[in-house]
Amino acid sequence: MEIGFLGLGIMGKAMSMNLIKKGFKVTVWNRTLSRCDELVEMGASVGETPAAVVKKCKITIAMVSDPAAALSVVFDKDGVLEEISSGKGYMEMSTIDPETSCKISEAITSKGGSFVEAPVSGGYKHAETGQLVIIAAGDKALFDEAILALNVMGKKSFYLGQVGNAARMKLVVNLIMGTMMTTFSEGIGLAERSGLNPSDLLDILDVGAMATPLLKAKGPNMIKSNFPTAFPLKHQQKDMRLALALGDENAVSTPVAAAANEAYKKARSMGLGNLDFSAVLEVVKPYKD
Ligand SMILES: NC(=O)C1=CN([C@@H]2O[C@H](COP(=O)(O)OP(=O)(O)OC[C@H]3O[C@@H](n4cnc5c(N)ncnc54)[C@H](OP(=O)(O)O)[C@@H]3O)[C@@H](O)[C@H]2O)C=CC1
Ligand SMILES: O=CCCC(=O)O
Repeated sequence: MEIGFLGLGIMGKAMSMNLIKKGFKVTVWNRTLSRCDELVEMGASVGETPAAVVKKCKITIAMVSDPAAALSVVFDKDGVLEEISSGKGYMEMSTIDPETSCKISEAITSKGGSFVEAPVSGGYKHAETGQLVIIAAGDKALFDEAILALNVMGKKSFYLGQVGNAARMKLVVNLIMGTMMTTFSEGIGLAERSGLNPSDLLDILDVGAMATPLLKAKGPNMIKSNFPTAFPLKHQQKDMRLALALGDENAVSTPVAAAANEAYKKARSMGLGNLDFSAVLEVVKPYKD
């Protein structure tokens, strides 16, 4: 089956490379077209526009930065809507809000296409090795049709029913992750400031009830003030913003997440948005006198 892939950022590049390695025929598009070159060397074809990709492929996946990008790829000139039709499927894997996902779903289905939202947990290393956690909702027949590709990209796929459910679940997951990262940062800062070795803190956490792959992966770099970008901080702040809006709509009090969001906003204002989201440490940790 030929798969279309729109968006070759950190995640899209790793996911589409993995599909190619596992034998899928893949046609790619990226707004900055030169980013397709590496994929072409691996055997991908290029579509000049999102519409051209959809015309060629039975199923097209999008993995772009945020709601504005997701809408642009679908609704703008030469976008997905120009070629989507009966028998074709569209899978939105970007992390976006449920309203945007529903808007895209309605537009796709009004032209006869089928739609699944399928945001993911896990970073580019999980994407490279097919170890993502896929949170899906929408057209069950498309989900089933795409299961071979989903099984290549992820170690487990959850199907949550109607469109919006997966987008909401992903925001809840990232609200928790974003808040955890600010708490880790406060702990690292406090350990340092009070004369402890932060490396000892990581070792102690790692063998106790708070052990987490997140801190195991990020902690050693954090305590050296290294923040190599895996999940850009600007995207984590986008997810906090969208998750807090979900809390507003549902009248759920989220003061801890709201405080964490302030830290990510501050980090963005300090020019840290393109670093890994663990760079929130730079905002949260107390400074030396
Ligand atoms: N990085 C991670 O660990 C994870 C990220 N995610 C989510 O996956 C999505 C992609 O993340 P990631 O790959 O890290 O992001 P990147 O910032 O690395 O890539 C963003 C991609 O979106 C494209 N893009 C941005 N704006 C537009 C636009 N207006 N029109 C068309 N394309 C656009 C970029 O194109 P161009 O190259 O031209 O700029 C690029 O391909 C996000 O929603 C993120 O929240 C989910 C799980 C993990
Ligand atoms: O949305 C990003 C998730 C990043 C991760 O799970 O490591």
